[in-house]
Amino acid sequence: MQFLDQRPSYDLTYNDVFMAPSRSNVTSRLDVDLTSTDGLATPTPLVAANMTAVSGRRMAETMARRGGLAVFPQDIPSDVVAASLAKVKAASPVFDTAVTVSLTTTVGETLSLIAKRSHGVAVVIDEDRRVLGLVTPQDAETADRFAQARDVMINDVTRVTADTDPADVFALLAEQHQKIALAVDPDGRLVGVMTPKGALRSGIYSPALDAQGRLRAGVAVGINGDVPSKVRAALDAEADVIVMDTAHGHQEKMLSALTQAREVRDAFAVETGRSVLIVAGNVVTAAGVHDLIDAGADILKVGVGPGAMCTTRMQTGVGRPQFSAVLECAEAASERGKSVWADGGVKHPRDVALALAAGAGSVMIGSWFAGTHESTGDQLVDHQGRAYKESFGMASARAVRQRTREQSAYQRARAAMFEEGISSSRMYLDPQRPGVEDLLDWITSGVRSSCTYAGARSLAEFAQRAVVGIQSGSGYEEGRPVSQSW
Ligand SMILES: NC(=O)C1=CN([C@@H]2O[C@H](COP(=O)(O)OP(=O)(O)OC[C@H]3O[C@@H](n4cnc5c(N)ncnc54)[C@H](OP(=O)(O)O)[C@@H]3O)[C@@H](O)[C@H]2O)C=CC1
Ligand SMILES: Nc1nc2c(ncn2[C@@H]2O[C@H](COP(=O)(O)O)[C@@H](O)[C@H]2O)c(=O)[nH]1
Repeated sequence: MQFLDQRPSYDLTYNDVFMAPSRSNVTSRLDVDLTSTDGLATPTPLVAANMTAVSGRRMAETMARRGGLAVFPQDIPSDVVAASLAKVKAASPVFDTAVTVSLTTTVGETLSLIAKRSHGVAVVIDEDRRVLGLVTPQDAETADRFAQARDVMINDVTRVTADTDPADVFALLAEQHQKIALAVDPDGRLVGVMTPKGALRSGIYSPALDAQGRLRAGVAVGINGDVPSKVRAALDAEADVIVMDTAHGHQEKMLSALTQAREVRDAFAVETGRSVLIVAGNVVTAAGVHDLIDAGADILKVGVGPGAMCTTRMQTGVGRPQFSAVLECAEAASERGKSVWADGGVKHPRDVALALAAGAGSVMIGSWFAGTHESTGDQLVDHQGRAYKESFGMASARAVRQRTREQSAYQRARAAMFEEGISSSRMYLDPQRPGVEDLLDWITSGVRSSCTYAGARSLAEFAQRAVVGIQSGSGYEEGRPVSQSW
């Protein structure tokens, strides 16, 4: 990346910078390869953050189907992570996992379950997962909440075999004027579902798959307690990447945890032949990058204080404007043949493009993804009827209480004094983009376009060719669209 003028002596946020277009011979945005340059080579360079309000099984499956990753948070017990990962690995890489109910599930419960996925229906199945019918919100709307699925389900469903090409599913749905197809195995058991949009996306995105063709996901591990056992448990659960996670990554405790994690990982690789990369953070300086690489990190997680749930900067004065943090850390990592994840502070597709221009291998997003169907929380509705989900920071009193649940009351109370995050915030679902895939479409189309403006066919070329200028507050404001006359 080059600066349009001189590299400034002060630090920059995403809002402080813009990209100038360069002469380009990339004639289509679809010619851009978005494969991440972080060593994981996921087809889409986006990671859902290891936050309890963001990443669970639904987020992990959906992100991986569209080429990205999600990381299970450190606060989830190992056995729960193992069970969730097993379900991710068992899920179809092509068809969405269906929301399923039985004949006797109440309409109220069915409607609340439908909101957990973007495809907008619940499939009624028997004990052997054989399809009995479909419930849509439209059919259920006028029914009593205590009526049962069998009272409102429809039987007119489109079935396809699980090996049907998504383009053929699209054509079939158009021909039959249907909104969803159900994939079934040869015994008629439900495998998954596909909407016309899902079929279209399957032609644009490649899934992030492990060596056995299953969806990939990561697991975060904290630096306290029995680190080797926690890392081993994550590896045994088939985590595809381990994220060593703490607020202040450049501290001795992290270096020793990382050294232990690397030893466990290496022994596991010898035993099983499966080699797993380790991400560690968070850091914001070149010195932090070098120390963590020396201790065993393959990828550095960069960002102190840019997160939407974060009170660190106001509480401590510590942190660094994120664009400069990513730029410096990516440069330092690349000297050692390593890469970084830009973590936090992403609110628009442009922020992702700028992080990649600064050299990030992938970009991690938390709060923005919390406001989607696939995040872990239940969908709530405010007094104006707007749908939202609750989000909270991983260093908030709420998260600290959860993380320290096995400690004494005194230790818990003491830990809670150090909160550096918001315990409750509302992340509204965008009515135009309520699912995480809608956000992925928006972000990746923006990034593809950014690459063509820079004349880049890949993210490595983009990080080389991007020309970045510095703008005033009014420069940033000028770029914002207006929804009514002024
Ligand atoms: N990216 C960011 O800006 C931030 C991210 N977070 C996220 O919050 C979660 C919790 O992280 P964390 O608070 O580190 O909790 P952890 O449970 O990972 O524990 C942190 C350990 O580091 C020690 N420590 C020393 N200095 C610090 C410091 N300045 N801040 C925090 N711990 C310190 C703590 O000891 P002791 O408690 O005795 O001091 C504790 O033993 C993680 O998911 C993390 O990524 C949190 C804050 C900032
Ligand atoms: N200082 C804090 N940072 C936090 C907390 N919880 C999470 N985080 C960090 O934010 C990013 C996600 O950023 P976002 O802008 O996309 O929401 C996450 O990965 C963590 O590094 C917190 O309580 N305090």
